[in-house]
Amino acid sequence: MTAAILDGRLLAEKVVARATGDIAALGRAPGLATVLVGDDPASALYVRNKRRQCVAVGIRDLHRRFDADVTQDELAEAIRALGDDPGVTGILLQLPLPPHLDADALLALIPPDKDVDGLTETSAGRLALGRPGLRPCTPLGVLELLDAHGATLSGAEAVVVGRSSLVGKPMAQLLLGRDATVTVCHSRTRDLAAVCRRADVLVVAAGIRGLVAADAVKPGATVIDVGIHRTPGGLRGDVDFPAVSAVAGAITPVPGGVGPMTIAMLLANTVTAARTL
Ligand SMILES: Nc1nc2c(c(=O)[nH]1)N[C@@H](CN(C=O)c1ccc(C(=O)N[C@@H](CCC(=O)O)C(=O)O)cc1)CN2
Ligand SMILES: [Mg+2]
Repeated sequence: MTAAILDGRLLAEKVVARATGDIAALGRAPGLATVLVGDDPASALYVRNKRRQCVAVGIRDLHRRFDADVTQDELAEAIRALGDDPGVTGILLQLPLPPHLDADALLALIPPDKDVDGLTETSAGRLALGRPGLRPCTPLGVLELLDAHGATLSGAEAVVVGRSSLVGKPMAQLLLGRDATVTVCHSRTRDLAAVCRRADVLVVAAGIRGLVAADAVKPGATVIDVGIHRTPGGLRGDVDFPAVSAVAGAITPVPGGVGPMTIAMLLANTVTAARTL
């Protein structure tokens, strides 16, 4: 079998086109505050792409950048001010932060209705309880990819590898919300390959390059690779793409799979937040 490729760049274009229409219908421009601390090159690249795409769809770019040695208090004050500013309809704190900063405490200062990254405790609680709210962009993008492919989620065996607050946990909750039977694996999971082989839908967000090999994939399964690793040979994921694409029914590439969807869903969330404010 040769897997179908789930093209995140193509689908992201469609999501962005939808967001552009939604903003025109809104009649006023949403304002997104991206908050970047320090000069990690990957974070700087992602924030640059977010800002560029926001401007392209008619979202006002309200970027704030801080030096890597900014204090917790200074950053907290800035986030509070953005929260109070009626012209700011969305706030995003780019992660990871330098180690001296407490990301959870800073995220907690973002008003839930401006939480376009879906990472505050309130947004996580709303998701866990199945209530309406803003959802984290990467898992939301994965769901969009699965839906566009026509994957059946109700009753499906879904396995999520990774339990981060950014991807693994919200991904499991979203799949549960779609009536999948969800298993979450992590570093202490015994016989990871055996658990993964049960999956009709396998989402890998472990942050370990090439973790999932062909022997961990059921023939015909849909495999979503959230990992991004910079190697001398280019970007790679958590999945051994050449081997797994010979077994899976469908697979996301790295790059060009989940990554572009993360930014597209940020635009969609920014529209949703602006509508409710
Ligand atoms: N506050 C947040 N921080 C982080 C998030 C997030 O959603 N919110 N996710 C990641 C980084 N991220 C967005 O912030 C992100 C990662 C990758 C891509 C992407 O388009 N990847 C491309 C490859 C681009 C490259 O690295 O050269 C691809 O996969 O095709 C977009 C956004 C962690 N932090
Ligand atoms: Mg994880």
